[in-house]
Amino acid sequence: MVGDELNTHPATPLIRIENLTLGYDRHPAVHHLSGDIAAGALVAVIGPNGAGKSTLLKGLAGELRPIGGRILMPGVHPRALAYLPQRGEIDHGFPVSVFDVVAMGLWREVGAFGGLSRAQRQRVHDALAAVGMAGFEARLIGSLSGGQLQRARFARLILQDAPLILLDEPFAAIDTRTVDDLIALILGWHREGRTVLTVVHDLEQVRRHFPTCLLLSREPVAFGPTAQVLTTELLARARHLSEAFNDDAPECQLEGAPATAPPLPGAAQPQAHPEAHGHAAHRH
Ligand SMILES: Nc1ncnc2c1ncn2[C@@H]1O[C@H](COP(=O)(O)OP(=O)(O)OP(=O)(O)O)[C@@H](O)[C@H]1O
Repeated sequence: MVGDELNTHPATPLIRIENLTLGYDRHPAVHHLSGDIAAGALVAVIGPNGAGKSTLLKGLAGELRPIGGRILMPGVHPRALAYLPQRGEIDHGFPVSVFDVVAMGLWREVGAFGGLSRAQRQRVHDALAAVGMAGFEARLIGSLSGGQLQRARFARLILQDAPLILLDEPFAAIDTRTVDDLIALILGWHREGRTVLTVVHDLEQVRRHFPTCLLLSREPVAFGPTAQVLTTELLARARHLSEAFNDDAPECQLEGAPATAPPLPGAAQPQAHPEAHGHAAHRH
């Protein structure tokens, strides 16, 4: 049922976010974020450009240390997390084969210099077949189209076999057929009980496929069942908050007005933390 993934008070959330501020050079990019994400949730992270979606994923992936607050993942070993950053981390000019790039998904079990067993090589072939890329093994990664490259990156995710998967705009600039195939893979991971957070821009895709939604605009605007988050009012609110945010504001001061995420019935809320911030510091 829609919203099941986010229990109001899940006994053991996979991810607990407490009063989180993430940013760069002590300037907050996203703040006031609190909430629980239950194991097995399929969450679309949405919001205007610059809302802090990628920043949140970097924080969850451990690539960005919180400026304030914390992220707790009691049940997640860092190795049990797979993260697909927005921009390719692969140098397209580097003469490396599709097989080798996909096989990197096994590095945790193989080690940096270990050779692959016959069974592991077969798993690489199987992962490529699962993304419709059988036969591409020997191709240089730089020769792939955008859609083929994204399929290869998903094949690598398959091999990582992680219970928690973070995807930053996996459908950006990808052809429709590939998007459909990648969504099918994501839905398969969801059925297998994995927890998936995906930054998505296309709200129609979110409506159709993602039961749960986190609407961000430098702070949480809403978090809950998708139908309750994708409302005209909340989307307009997100736009307004985004336009009003001051990028040059310093780190939050613990004073002033409370955070403002409106309550959604039946879902875990991104709550204002108890010590309210001076929001004025972040707005024009
Ligand atoms: N490496 C960085 N150094 C400094 N500021 C950054 C860095 N990365 C992002 N920012 C800033 O942090 C804010 C949030 O950016 P972020 O990329 O998280 O937003 P987003 O919601 O993912 O945006 P988009 O949808 O456009 O990709 C923006 O003001 C951005 O300019």
